[in-house]
Formats: sequence, structure tokens, C-alpha cells
Amino acid sequence: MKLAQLINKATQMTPKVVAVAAAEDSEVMVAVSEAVKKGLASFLLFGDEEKIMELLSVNGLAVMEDKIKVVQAANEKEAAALAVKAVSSKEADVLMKGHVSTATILKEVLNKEYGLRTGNVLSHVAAFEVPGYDQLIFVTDAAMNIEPTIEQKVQIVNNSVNFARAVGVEVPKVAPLAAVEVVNPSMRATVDAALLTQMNKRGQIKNCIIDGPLALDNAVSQLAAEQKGIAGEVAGHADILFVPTIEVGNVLYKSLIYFAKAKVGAVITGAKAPIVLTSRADSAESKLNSLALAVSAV
Ligand SMILES: CCCC(=O)OP(=O)(O)O
Repeated sequence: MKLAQLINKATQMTPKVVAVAAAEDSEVMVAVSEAVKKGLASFLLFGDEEKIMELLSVNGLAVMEDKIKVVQAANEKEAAALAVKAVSSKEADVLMKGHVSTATILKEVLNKEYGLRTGNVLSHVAAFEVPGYDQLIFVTDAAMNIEPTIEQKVQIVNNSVNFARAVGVEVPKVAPLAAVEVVNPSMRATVDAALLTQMNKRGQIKNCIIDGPLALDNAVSQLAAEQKGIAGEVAGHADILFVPTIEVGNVLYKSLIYFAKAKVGAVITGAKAPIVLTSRADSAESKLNSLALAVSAV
């Protein structure tokens, strides 16, 4: 499955309404314009009305009653709050981060009064198309959970498995990553990886195959796995790379983009609605890929 195929698939679904927080960003507006032209979604754009109108016209679009509405917000925080409220009141199906920091939008998402919490752990999942690697590879969690407990890790795995299944990977192979492939009691990532593996074997984590700890090389390269004598169904064929901390995930996310020239789409799952959450520095293409992923997962 390629990201372009996901966009095609998403255009065949019932168009969804997306609420964008701080839409006054050129890359966001290119993605919005492409999504409208492809019939992927319609948009509620919250933010600096003057700048948004300017960017709409640069992209050959205007306010259209049924496709694009613009709502003025005084600042990033207000834009985020209004966009979140639009989703919680069911005016919109999907929330999208515009030119606002991850912390600001997530604070509104977690607001007790009007936020999008469900009682589950919310977590970030990114789908990468890496040149030279012939399948989509998912990374979780690069943006939300800092240093999750084992209970949170179980929910993060479940969120990523549900998401991968929603976009077409029926039984995802999950590699909990660590620096080594054996359990070392002084390396928490290896202990938690072994627990996740055993919980999967005993049916406590379903709909996927988990095997770890694995290092990144033997999770994604059969050759590396063979050279290190690592066998199993996941080694060399991982669909989901489960990272132990946000630092590992964020560095892996940005390394894949800047060094490996990967394409990406990314969302937050586990909330009442999918949340498109890419880096502010990500391209319009990444934002469009993320919209397609979010629409496919609603
Ligand atoms: C991986 C997406 C979260 C992130 O790092 O966002 P910013 O680069 O906008 O801080």
C-alpha cells in the first residue's frame, strides 16, 4: 500500500468535514486546496481571517458555503479551542493542526469541558513511505506520550494496530524497539518489549503479531536479522515500529523525512475523532497524506 493509494481510497469515501486550528499557513492551505479539489473533505478554517483569505486566493479558492468556511480567531489558542469545539459538537469529523504548536492544540484536545478525550490513551501514529522500502511503515509515538508506562504502552500499541488495520494492514507485525535484542533488566525498553510480546502471545493484545525487543536494523532488514541470528515473524518485516520514548520517535520521524527523504502522513488516535498532526515544518504533501489517513480512519 502506498500513500497515493490511500488518498485515492479516501476520495471514494463520503467526504468528511475537517476543522483546522490556525489555518493561516501556506503548506496547510495547499493541502486544503488539494483536498477540496479531490473531493476528499470540506473545511472549517479557524484563525487569522485576513491571512487565510489571502492564502485561499493564492491557491485559486474562495469561501464556498458547502466546502470552505472561515472563522476568525484572535490567536493560536483561540483557534485551537474553536476547532476542537467544532469537532466535539460534531460540526466536524476530523481535527487538523495548522500553524500551532503541538502542545497548544493537545491542551485543547485534553480540555475536560469540551475536549476530545475518550478515557483511552491518545497516541500519535505516523505512516511512512520510505524510498527503497516496499511497504508502508508505521511509527508510534513520535509526538504525544513522553515516557509511557507499560499500561500506556499496551494502549498505544492497540491504537496503532487499530489504525493500521483501518488503512488496510489486516494483521500488523509490531516491533517494540530497543538498543539490543535481548532482555536486559537495566534497560526498561527491553523489559517492556518482552512484556508486550508475551501479552500478545497470551491473547492480551490482539489482532497483531508482536515480537521484541528488536533493534531498528533487524526490525526492518531480513539480512540484518539473519546476520544477528534473530528469527521470528516480525524480524525483517515489521509494519509498526513501537518506540520506547517520545525522543526516539520524534528523532526517527524527522530522520526518515530529512535523511531518508520519506513521505509521511500522521494522526493522533484514541480520541473521539482522528486528529491530523504533522510537524509545522512538514510539507503540504505530508498534510494531504495525513488528511487521507484521518478520513480513512473515521
Ligand atoms: C512529529 C510531529 C510533532 C512535532 O514534532 O511537531 P513540531 O515539529 O511542529 O513541533
